[in-house]
Amino acid sequence: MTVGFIGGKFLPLHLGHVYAIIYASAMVDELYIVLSHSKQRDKELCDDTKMNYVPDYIRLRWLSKLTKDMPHVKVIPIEDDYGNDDYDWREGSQLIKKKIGKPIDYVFSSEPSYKDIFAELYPDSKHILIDPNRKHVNISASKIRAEGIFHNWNFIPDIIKPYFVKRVVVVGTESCGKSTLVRNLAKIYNTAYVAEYGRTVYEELGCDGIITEEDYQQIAYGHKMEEIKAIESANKLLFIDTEAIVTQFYSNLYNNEHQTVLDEIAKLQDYDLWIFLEPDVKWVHDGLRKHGTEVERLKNNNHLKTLLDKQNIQYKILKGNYEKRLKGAMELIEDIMKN
Ligand SMILES: NC(=O)c1ccc[n+]([C@@H]2O[C@H](COP(=O)([O-])OP(=O)(O)OC[C@H]3O[C@@H](n4cnc5c(N)ncnc54)[C@H](O)[C@@H]3O)[C@@H](O)[C@H]2O)c1
Repeated sequence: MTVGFIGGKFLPLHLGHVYAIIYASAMVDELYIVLSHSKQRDKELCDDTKMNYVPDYIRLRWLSKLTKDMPHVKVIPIEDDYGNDDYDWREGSQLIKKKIGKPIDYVFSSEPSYKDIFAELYPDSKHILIDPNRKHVNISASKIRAEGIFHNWNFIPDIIKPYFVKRVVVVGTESCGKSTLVRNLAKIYNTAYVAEYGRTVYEELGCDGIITEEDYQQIAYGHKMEEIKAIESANKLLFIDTEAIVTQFYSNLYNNEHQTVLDEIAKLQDYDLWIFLEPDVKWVHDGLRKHGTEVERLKNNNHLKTLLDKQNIQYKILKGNYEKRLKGAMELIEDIMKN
């Protein structure tokens, strides 16, 4: 039985790593992927780059997801608290040997520069170089950190893309152009969107005045599940029509109920961009909407803003005609895509 390991920081995991892991896995009976991590070192590596630090448990999940159908591959995290300049390779090797707990036949990497250190630390193991010239997948994690994830999107495995997708939520009161803007943005950026789940529920119920307190809770949960599903197929961005605070707004408006559960869901939300649409476009009566007078529209608009302010949401306001809103939204999106 042959045993090998490949170590790395996988910050972030890219298709070059995937190639090396799969190749190594084909050479041994048991492969260990060692996730070597230190919060200090990994944060230092991301400082002044275009990528935010990714916690170890997320990287562990990526590796685990990648290899879940490979029973002879195991992922092991090894933590230390050294920085970039004082990493102790010897101590690291002792921890790796202890965790693997059996003789190691092969140590894999794509780095010719590791030759001497591996010969010293693993004298009984063979150092196997996998694609040292990066001929198969010409990318490195440091290049991705320097240039940004979106710049190197084609080198990011599909299984980890959802982690990096930016979520843009569009909020506003009745007939303010949310759904149209969300659909249009998804078309322009060639990605997925989440429609207002509450609307689907109203349409299924098919008649007026029968929405109950519990329905709003289910709308909020249902909407979140739609987001979780849609992010899997999103391309860099996911556009979302409404969220839990807007659901609270409707619960206030139609049922005169303020629901703590919706506040709690709202607290867990963590969107990258909030776009608030002012209701200054013409009222479109669609059979479900009810508050079309100017006075009602203004009153409701202020109420929704109060709810958002209570949750300390930093929203960007867009107003004016449809062209102005589209341009404004695109400028805001380009801004969040820079990082
Ligand atoms: N103490 C030890 O014995 C020991 C041994 C191995 C690794 N480590 C730890 O892991 C770290 C290794 O870091 P890294 O920056 O080399 O890892 P990394 O996360 O960038 O890469 C992980 C592995 O994939 C290989 N790889 C990267 N890009 C590739 C590509 N395009 N094609 C094919 N293979 C590719 C690398 O050579 C490395 O072997 C070290 O800094 C150390 O912390 C420690």
